[in-house]
Amino acid sequence: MLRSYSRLFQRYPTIFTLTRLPTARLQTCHFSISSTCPTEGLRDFGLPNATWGPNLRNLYDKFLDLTNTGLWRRIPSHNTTVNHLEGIGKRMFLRNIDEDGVGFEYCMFYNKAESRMVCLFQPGPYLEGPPGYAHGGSIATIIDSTAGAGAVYTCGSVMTANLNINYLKPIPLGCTLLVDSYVEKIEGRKVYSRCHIQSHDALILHTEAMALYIKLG
Ligand SMILES: CCCCCCCC(=O)SCCNC(=O)CCNC(=O)[C@H](O)C(C)(C)COP(=O)(O)OP(=O)(O)OC[C@H]1O[C@@H](n2cnc3c(N)ncnc32)[C@H](O)[C@@H]1OP(=O)(O)O
Repeated sequence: MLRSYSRLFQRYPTIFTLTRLPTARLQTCHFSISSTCPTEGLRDFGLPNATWGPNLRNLYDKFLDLTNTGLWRRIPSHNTTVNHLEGIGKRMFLRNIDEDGVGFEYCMFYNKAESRMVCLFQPGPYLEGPPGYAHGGSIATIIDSTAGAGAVYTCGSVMTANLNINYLKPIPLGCTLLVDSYVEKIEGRKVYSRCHIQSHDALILHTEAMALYIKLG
């Protein structure tokens, strides 16, 4: 399995820093993969829209200011990086909802010097688990996506091998959260990351997590 991944990675290095699919699936389902990240004609979802609450907008503006220091950069967020099954459309898991604000509403910023990826996140009503609160699986998803993207930007292509989460306080739908992750250490192919989710004002610690990513290629 790993050898075939490596061959694909050599052939499609750019796309495989973001998306990795098993060879067999690519063949049987007639997926096609571009040799570069095709962003032309795609919408960048990591930009403010009308559904963003004031807290999300304020945090976004603060991080955007930080990009002027050169230490932080905004990470664009397109709805796809591959061409999927014909007629089914192309959607990245977190961006698979047409309406703004109802699902994963988020943007990310990366600090290379600190190997740190921050996600500003506003969970929409489609992520409901307990009434009025975010589903634990959706919380795991945004943690893995944030820490995973941080690992990718720090080390190149990775896959998640282990994710440990402590859910400390429930997350109300519609609130603004700061998902903060960093690569703690790298041992050979193993990339250890930490992540926590706090309220926009840093008064509530909602979630803590540790993740292990394995470098590929
Ligand atoms: C922008 C992009 C954001 C991306 C975020 C989203 C990421 C994802 O969702 S990835 C999808 C979910 N993850 C998966 O499906 C992964 C499934 N698992 C696998 O494919 C493989 O097990 C994989 C690739 C992780 C590791 O396999 P392989 O490359 O053969 O590595 P392997 O030789 O077994 O292990 C390498 C090292 O990691 C260690 N290791 C592997 N898995 C684990 C684990 N679960 N726990 C602890 N250690 C582990 C091994 O012990 C070994 O350590 P050492 O080098 O010290 O001997």
